[in-house]
Amino acid sequence: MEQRYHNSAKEVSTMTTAELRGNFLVDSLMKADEISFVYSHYDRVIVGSAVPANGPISLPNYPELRAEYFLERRELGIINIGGPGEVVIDAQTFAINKLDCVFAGKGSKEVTFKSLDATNPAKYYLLSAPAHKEYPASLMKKEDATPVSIGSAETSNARTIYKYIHLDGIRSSQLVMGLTVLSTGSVWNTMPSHTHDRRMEMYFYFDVTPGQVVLHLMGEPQQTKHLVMKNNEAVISPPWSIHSGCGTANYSFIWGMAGENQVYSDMDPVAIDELK
Ligand SMILES: O=C[C@H](O)[C@@H](O)CC(=O)C(=O)O
Ligand SMILES: [Zn+2]
Repeated sequence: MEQRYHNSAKEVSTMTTAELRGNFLVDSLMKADEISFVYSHYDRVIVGSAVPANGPISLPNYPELRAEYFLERRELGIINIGGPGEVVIDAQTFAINKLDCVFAGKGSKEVTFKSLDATNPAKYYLLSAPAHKEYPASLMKKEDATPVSIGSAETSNARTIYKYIHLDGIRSSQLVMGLTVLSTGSVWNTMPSHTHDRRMEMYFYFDVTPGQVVLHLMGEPQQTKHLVMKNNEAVISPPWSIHSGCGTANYSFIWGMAGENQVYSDMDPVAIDELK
């Protein structure tokens, strides 16, 4: 499993484009018939994907974990961005359509990913964090993820936030996970920006129209950098970093966090005109 170590805010402030991308961009996801992961040392969050096109894929174990099995001391959030599928966690089968979420808690020994239609395979985005407590496996449909509309067309940031794994949804030890869908004509996410030094965050951009990109902003609020991101790419956001983006057209993204607390609203906002 590829490892990504920490970088200090000072180090990041002088990084070249290639250095920023090498440390923070994850562009290896959503390959057909593959499961793959990148291990970030920010809060030891692991990001990955599984695309079972021509047959089921099971969650492997990795030597980097020094565990009996992947979820011996971890939990896993799963969101499907592709065709209809099934996730089997030990003896339980969950039918999971596009933008539904399944959670596999600490202690889940076998997790298998399936597609119902090889011509339109399920595409599973995976996010895992260390866990201290066993929470039951469960499914949340997109419709039950309490959609909240925020932003406005006037500021090009009208969007809908769906929360799946959080204090008032699927319970977990550490993971907080959901997704945001930008309305047609809206391009800005997470503006005003914020930080939450208590938690790292991972953003995964999807449903980006071919030929379009998202300029993702990161760094300390007065020392920002950008990465140009394509469809199905993820970016690691250190706890001290903002995470905002502006697309050349509308798009969606999955956000996920782990760290000191699970309070979604625990953010330190940055006034727009104080960004540098
Ligand atoms: O800490 C929370 C996250 O950054 C996101 O949920 C923000 C987001 O989806 C948005 O404003 O569009
Ligand atoms: Zn955030």
